[in-house]
Amino acid sequence: MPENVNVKICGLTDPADVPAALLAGARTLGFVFFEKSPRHLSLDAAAHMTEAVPEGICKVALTVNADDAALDTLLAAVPFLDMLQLHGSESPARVAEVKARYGLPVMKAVGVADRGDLALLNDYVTVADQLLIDAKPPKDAVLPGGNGLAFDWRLIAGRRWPKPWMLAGGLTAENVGEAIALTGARQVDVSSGVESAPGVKDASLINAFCAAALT
Ligand SMILES: O=C(O)c1ccccc1NCC(=O)[C@H](O)[C@H](O)COP(=O)(O)O
Repeated sequence: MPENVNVKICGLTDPADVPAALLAGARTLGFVFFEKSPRHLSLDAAAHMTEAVPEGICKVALTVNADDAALDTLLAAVPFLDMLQLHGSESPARVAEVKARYGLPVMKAVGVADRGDLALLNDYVTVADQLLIDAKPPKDAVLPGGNGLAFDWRLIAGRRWPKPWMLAGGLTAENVGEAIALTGARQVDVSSGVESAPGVKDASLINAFCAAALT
């Protein structure tokens, strides 16, 4: 029983999503700062939602190709964050720069569609603190993540990296058990799979997802 699987619920938009995720057993919470996303949070809302989260829960800010000015503003307005998730086309050098400038751990998202994409993970493994292995978005997608699409998990079955990594992309209560069994993931990330509509988290779906991932 993989009691030690870490579940991340990403894209929380309502203050009630925080206790819903924590009561269900999630230990990592993701907050999206990308204006084109239905999960985009204002800085005020994010400060309010993160300030009372208990110690030991990891609060992650998701950004997409954010420059220093945007990150300066974000981190000044929302001082309770524990990790930055870079979900754009940030280079390994940019990942290293962000880590050094802000002193926060960085999780780099890498989109995977085929075996060739796995090489990209090696480019980030030395500079990022964690990897987020996500489905590659379709070419015409507005969002670089959070599209509810899965990739072929067999591509990473048996693969290991010398940094913690998290599996993402199209996970649901129905498929997360199989995804964990096939890939050996100890961390899973979900957004669309626990929503009743884009940007609207559903407590019963969060419960079902965590129950499936944690049993
Ligand atoms: O969720 C968004 O709107 C989003 C926008 C821009 C970049 C990334 C975004 N989401 C990433 C995630 O929520 C997850 O880390 C991951 O992609 C899984 O999403 P899903 O397939 O919806 O479970």
